[in-house]
Amino acid sequence: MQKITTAAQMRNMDRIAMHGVYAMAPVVLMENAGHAVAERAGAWLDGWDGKDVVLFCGKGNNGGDGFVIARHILAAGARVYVYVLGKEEDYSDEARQHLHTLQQLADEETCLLLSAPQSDADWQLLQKRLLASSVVIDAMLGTGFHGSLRQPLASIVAEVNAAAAAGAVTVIAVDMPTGVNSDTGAVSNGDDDEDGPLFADMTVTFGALKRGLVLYPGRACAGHVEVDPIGMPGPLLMQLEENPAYLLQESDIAEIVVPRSPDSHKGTHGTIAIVTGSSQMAGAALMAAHGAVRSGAGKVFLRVPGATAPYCIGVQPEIMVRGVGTGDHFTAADADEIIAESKNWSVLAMGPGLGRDAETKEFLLKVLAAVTCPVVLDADALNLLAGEKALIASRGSRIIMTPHLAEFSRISGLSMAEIKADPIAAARQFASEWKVNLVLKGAPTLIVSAKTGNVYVNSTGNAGMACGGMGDVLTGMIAAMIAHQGMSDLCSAACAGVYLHGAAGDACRKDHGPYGFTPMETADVLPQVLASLEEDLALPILQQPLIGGK
Ligand SMILES: NC(=O)C1=CN([C@@H]2O[C@H](COP(=O)(O)OP(=O)(O)OC[C@H]3O[C@@H](n4cnc5c(N)ncnc54)[C@H](OP(=O)(O)O)[C@@H]3O)[C@@H](O)[C@H]2O)[C@@H](O)CC1
Ligand SMILES: Nc1ncnc2c1ncn2[C@@H]1O[C@H](COP(=O)(O)OP(=O)(O)O)[C@@H](O)[C@H]1O
Ligand SMILES: [K+]
Repeated sequence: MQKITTAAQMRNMDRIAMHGVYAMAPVVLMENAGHAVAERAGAWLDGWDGKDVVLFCGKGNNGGDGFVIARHILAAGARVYVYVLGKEEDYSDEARQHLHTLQQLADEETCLLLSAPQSDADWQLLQKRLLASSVVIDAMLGTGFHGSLRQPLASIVAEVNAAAAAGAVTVIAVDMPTGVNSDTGAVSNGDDDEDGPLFADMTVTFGALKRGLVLYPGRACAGHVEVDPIGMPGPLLMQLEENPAYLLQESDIAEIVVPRSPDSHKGTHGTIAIVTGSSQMAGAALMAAHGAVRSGAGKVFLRVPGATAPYCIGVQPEIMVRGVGTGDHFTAADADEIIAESKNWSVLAMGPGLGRDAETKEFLLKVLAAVTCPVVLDADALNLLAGEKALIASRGSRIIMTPHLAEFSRISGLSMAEIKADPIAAARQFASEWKVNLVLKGAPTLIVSAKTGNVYVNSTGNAGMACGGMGDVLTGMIAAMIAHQGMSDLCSAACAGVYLHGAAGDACRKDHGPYGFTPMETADVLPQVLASLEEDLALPILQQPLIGGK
């Protein structure tokens, strides 16, 4: 599982590597970091031989990494212009040491050491060099960036972005793209348009992923990301610091989604009840049920208010639909029937299209106080339950809540700005206070475990999924993951549902184009997504034929 760190956690790791029992020399860590970029970017670019490279080295240790990179790519056959943006005396000892080594290699032919541009002529020369080069390496700022870019960095970044937009250069970022906050993903955004962040094609980051590389808008600046351990001791990289966060990847999901047994039957794969809908929004109920069907649920029951039932019955034959009561929304009088039936259900999902009638809130409170199976709560169920922390917390972590940002803002009482400033902390805090497993939907979606407080950041999905009904499908999928995968750990089910939902959206994007595909189509590709998960990981999800096989 790929760990995601903050700058402070990274600095702590650094400190232990250098000053704790491992006693690694700082100059060695910097050497390893620079070498890792030269190697990984070289492999990605098909080698350095014959390439003209412009390398910008900032005044901190990110710049020190740049001096090491220059030496390695020179040795690999590149010609390099190195802009040294700091003063020699201000560099850290290790950075200065690497600068001294590079100074011995400097010449007019292959390795030019230059200072920050000042005159108009300097800037024109810089522009010319950028357009004549094939690669730019950004070693200006890494985890030390804060605020908005100051000069001359702001103008250099603008020139690099312009050269990249003109198709002239490939841009490689060292540790972080310059102008991206490594803890929040916030980007430099000063008074001027030109104060924006650098957009890289590739980022090689050290030790572990940084939050700013997985959270937007920073994520959009990073391009292809590779993590290099830079020789940090293994136990240090694996060690769990406080408040850990992880990136969810395919291999993590393969450990959760288990192969189906050849002699399984529909009873093995759970009874999923979707209790939701209202006359205005029958479609939401149907989409949630369809998400469950396409995820491999054994049986899917849909219970809707009586007046909504005619719009749902017979629409999809595999969904068993029944109306409850006679109204167009649920009321407390409908609760007993649901509670009685729930004894036979593996999981209950409520919320999509439920409506926000005060009577429906009474229904919800009554049902939640009585049912014993795990519950997935989405959409209007969340809106209705804002303020009901005590009831939810009393359910012993047997609930998954799946709000999008606006719903999360409503239920948590946090403003959008507060959530966006630190979504990981906001999500973790909420899950801890409400004692729930939380799926905070968005780009990217975050999942928080009620038991451990661990945060998982999803890596799949795309903007084509920003359309009504996409979250309804996810509700059904997560419910199905709990039931048909028999996942007693609700957080694992939520992770599997979220990852596969995004992967299905990515498959749709490939098949249909960047947007315009529907939630139902997204659900429909789930079997193929599971098949490719199985192929990529050689998992025996598909059964071997007993006879007639090759
Ligand atoms: N972690 C590891 O394992 C290893 C880490 N290593 C490397 O160290 C890097 C971290 O180094 P770092 O701490 O020196 O910070 P860095 O990013 O160079 O920037 C600091 C400088 O930027 C300046 N500055 C800040 N904001 C600014 C702005 N808006 N506009 C303009 N300037 C601004 C700030 O100036 P100040 O604001 O303080 O005046 C300060 O001078 C890390 O990313 C990695 O590459 C490897 O070498 C070894 C192993
Ligand atoms: N830009 C995006 N990138 C990745 N996933 C996205 C993006 N926009 C939306 N999604 C996903 O689509 C789903 C939308 O859910 P939601 O807003 O609840 O829709 P609805 O309420 O209409 O069903 C979420 O799972 C969300 O993560
Ligand atoms: K950088």
